[in-house]
Amino acid sequence: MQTNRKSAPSTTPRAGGAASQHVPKNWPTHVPYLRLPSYSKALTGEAKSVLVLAKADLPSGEEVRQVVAPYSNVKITPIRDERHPAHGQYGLFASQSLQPGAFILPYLGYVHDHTETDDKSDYDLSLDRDHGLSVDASRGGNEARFINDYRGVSSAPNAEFKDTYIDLGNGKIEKRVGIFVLRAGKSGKVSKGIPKGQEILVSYGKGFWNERTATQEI
Ligand SMILES: C[S@@+](CC[C@H](N)C(=O)[O-])C[C@H]1O[C@@H](n2cnc3c(N)ncnc32)[C@H](O)[C@@H]1O
Repeated sequence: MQTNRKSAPSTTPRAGGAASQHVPKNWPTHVPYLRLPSYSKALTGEAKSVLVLAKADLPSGEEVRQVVAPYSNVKITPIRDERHPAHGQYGLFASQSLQPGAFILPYLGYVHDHTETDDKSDYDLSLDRDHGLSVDASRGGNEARFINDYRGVSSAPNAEFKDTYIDLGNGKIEKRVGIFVLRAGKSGKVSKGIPKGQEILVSYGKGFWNERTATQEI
């Protein structure tokens, strides 16, 4: 993880994309499933204004996305292969073929600033560096919280974290961290995308693993 970076089903997708009140298969019962980010009450109005914008203020080159949760393009799957370093945990797998560059899903969790950073969280991801904002999915999130790091699993990641803008309706959009299929590998070679059934793997960044090694050595 880049730490520095039920009621009646409704058929109408809403801002955060609630097509139904279903939770995805294998969702843990002790973790709330989120369809929208959960904002800290301690966040300032300025911080919120960085994240929720008028559609007219969409940065150039960006597109506005519609989302519907739960996400039918991914599957939370128990890792049963003993050679996998996250054996006994879960991972997120493609439930359909995903094209190079495709948006997969947003990363949802508790949106907070540096004053509320939980240094022990394995699910905290930078959302806006300039304003010190992060999103922590340890106590609530969506399918994206199950994405593992590629190290020890594959030779390279097949997906990446990038900013994205979600349509909230009423002329508003929201900046979130999105997970996208990599377009090209480090060598510049164009990616083949992610075939159905393959694990979605990102790079958490060296900082994540260095911090964990340092903690274990104390
Ligand atoms: C964001 S969670 C990923 C989902 C996690 N596997 C689960 O079931 O909740 C991050 C944690 O997953 C595990 N993990 C992810 N990628 C790993 C890897 N390549 N090697 C070892 N552990 C990994 C580590 O325990 C890490 O702290």
